Amino acid sequence: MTELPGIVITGASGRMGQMLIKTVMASEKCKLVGVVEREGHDWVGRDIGEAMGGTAIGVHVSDDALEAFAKAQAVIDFTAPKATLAFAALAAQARCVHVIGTTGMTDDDLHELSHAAHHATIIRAGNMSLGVNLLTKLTKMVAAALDDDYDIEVIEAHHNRKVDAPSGTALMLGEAAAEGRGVSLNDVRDSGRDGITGARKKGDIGFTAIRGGDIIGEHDVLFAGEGERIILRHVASDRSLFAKGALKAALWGQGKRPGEYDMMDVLGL
Ligand SMILES: NC(=O)C1=CN([C@@H]2O[C@H](COP(=O)(O)OP(=O)(O)OC[C@H]3O[C@@H](n4cnc5c(N)ncnc54)[C@H](OP(=O)(O)O)[C@@H]3O)[C@@H](O)[C@H]2O)C=CC1
Ligand SMILES: O=C(O)C1=N[C@H](C(=O)O)C[C@H](O)C1
Repeated sequence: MTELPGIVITGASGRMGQMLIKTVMASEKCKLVGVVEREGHDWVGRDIGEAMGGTAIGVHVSDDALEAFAKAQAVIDFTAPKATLAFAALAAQARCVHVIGTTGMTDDDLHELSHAAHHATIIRAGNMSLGVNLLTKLTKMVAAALDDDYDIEVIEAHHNRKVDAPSGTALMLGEAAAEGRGVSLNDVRDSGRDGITGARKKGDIGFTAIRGGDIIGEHDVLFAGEGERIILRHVASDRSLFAKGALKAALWGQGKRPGEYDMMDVLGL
């Protein structure tokens, strides 16, 4: 019988960390072989099942990421940019697939990540759901079909604990709109209007970030023209959506050559 791929989850106590652990434990296609938290976290050393308020499952929280990665075929990582860069180097060393859901990475961070991808299979996306990846394709199509008489605005809403803005998803959608228009997002991006901003610049792609309560993740792409508006919308109502997508990516990545991939590759879109 072939061994099931072993998965490690980083940021074990986080909102996504816990959702990923539950998703991996419920899957018949892989097994949970490790969970990682940062040094000094009070979950380190505890059984993860008990730490999450359930029964023991025989997997203990470790603060030694390399040791955990060495036993795994894939690492699923939804943490923070600094942590993800450190994990990328360790995943490359351990030769395991690195699935990255972390958002808020700068251009310099992404450049550093591309070095790790010389030796490792990295699958990264600002949103791991099928729906958002489809919406990204649609956004590109609509932007390509319309000229800049249609103003493009990306509006996103998330819970009050989110630390980055615009969201990774909003940036994916903005990139897709810019690509559809044949421009670079960096040249037309307009985030954070405040005060006397002057009239809207034709061709800009605007971003608005709403933060409040327990909103899981909502994204609209608005194409506003004279006499009509087209709105493409995705609403996430359960975080398991992202975890299932990430697990699909981890399994898809098995045996793939080192390099950078995204969810479009995984989903064949
Ligand atoms: N791509 C996608 O589909 C999705 C992406 N995300 C992204 O995933 C990330 C995590 O989101 P969420 O779970 O809500 O956030 P949480 O704050 O709930 O969890 C983050 C986890 O990462 C750990 N962490 C943070 N910094 C470090 C570090 N330097 N070293 C080690 N561990 C660290 C935290 O540990 P500690 O508590 O000790 O700080 C915590 O366990 C965000 O970037 C979010 O945008 C979220 C949902 C979907
Ligand atoms: O932080 C979150 O919660 C989410 N982050 C991702 C993003 O930045 O787009 C994906 C999802 O919307 C939830």
